[in-house]
Amino acid sequence: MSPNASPTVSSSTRTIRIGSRKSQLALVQTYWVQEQLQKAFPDRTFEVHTMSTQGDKILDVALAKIGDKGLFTKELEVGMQSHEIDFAVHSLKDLPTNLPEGLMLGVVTEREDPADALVVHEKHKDKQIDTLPEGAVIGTSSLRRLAQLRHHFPHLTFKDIRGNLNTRLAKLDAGEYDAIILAVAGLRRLGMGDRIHQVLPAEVSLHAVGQGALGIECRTDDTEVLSLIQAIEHVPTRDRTLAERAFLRSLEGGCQVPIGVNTQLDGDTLTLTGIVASVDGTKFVKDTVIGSVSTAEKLGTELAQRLRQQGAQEILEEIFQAVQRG
Ligand SMILES: NCc1[nH]cc(CCC(=O)O)c1CC(=O)O
Repeated sequence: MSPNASPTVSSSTRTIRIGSRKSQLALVQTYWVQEQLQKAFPDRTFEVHTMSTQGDKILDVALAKIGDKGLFTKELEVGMQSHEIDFAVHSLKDLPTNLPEGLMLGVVTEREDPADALVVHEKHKDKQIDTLPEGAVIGTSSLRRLAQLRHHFPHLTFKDIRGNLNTRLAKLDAGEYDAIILAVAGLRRLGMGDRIHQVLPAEVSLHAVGQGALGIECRTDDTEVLSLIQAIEHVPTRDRTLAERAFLRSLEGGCQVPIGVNTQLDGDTLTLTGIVASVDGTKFVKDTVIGSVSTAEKLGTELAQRLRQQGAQEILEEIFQAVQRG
């Protein structure tokens, strides 16, 4: 955490209102942000205001079918525009790559392990993703996880799963699934890291853009908030996720799509790997770009262009049309 952004004494010390979803994970993340800011600026007041988003209300429809732009962010954004709240804490992977007029991604915090995790039913406790039996039922509602796992393990069966983390784990334990896939970050942040049976390697599952990091969204013209939140910025995570988001922004067709990434930062050198896959896992394009971290966003755009040349555009158009048909 950089100790820049010293608390400049301003004439008014307004209370800063932080917006959050009400889910358990969102609250853990938001209270963490509040605590860090309170430590950095002990004389300021930071209040948490919770709001329900569309994504919290629609629990019975497969996410892929909703056409997911801003499902978990819209109400918070309206809250910022009406000054009900001053900034919002999001799981960065739920934050669209294009934000509404007047709002921006202020800072990105330090990332947890961005990988996906395999959580198994007790009866498979001696198994790994590559040794689960033929026909084993895997719970996931993410097209990205589905497409990649189908590609690598066509003998497994996949079934949609919704609900919060506790609900999903309960469905697994009740025997509705043989295993489920969840983000390592979410499980760890909720103190359920012990349920992680296997951290899936990048060869098996490239993670979602921004996975494991928090994104703070705020008003573009709120210089005071922008200077306060600098205290929780993590520059290496920011640079990695800038590249990832530029990659996604450049490819995105307006719906939830099977796009995965991995980034490595070695000194000044950023390595960005990405895949675009068809939902059935049969079409699969993957490539890597390497360059200076100072050109992070350009690397993301370049990777998108390369994948498009290898057929990513056709894959994405097919998915978009299928979603439109319902
Ligand atoms: N799409 C829901 C969501 N948004 C953020 C996380 C986990 C935390 C993170 O990835 O930062 C999850 C759950 C999951 O994918 O298992």
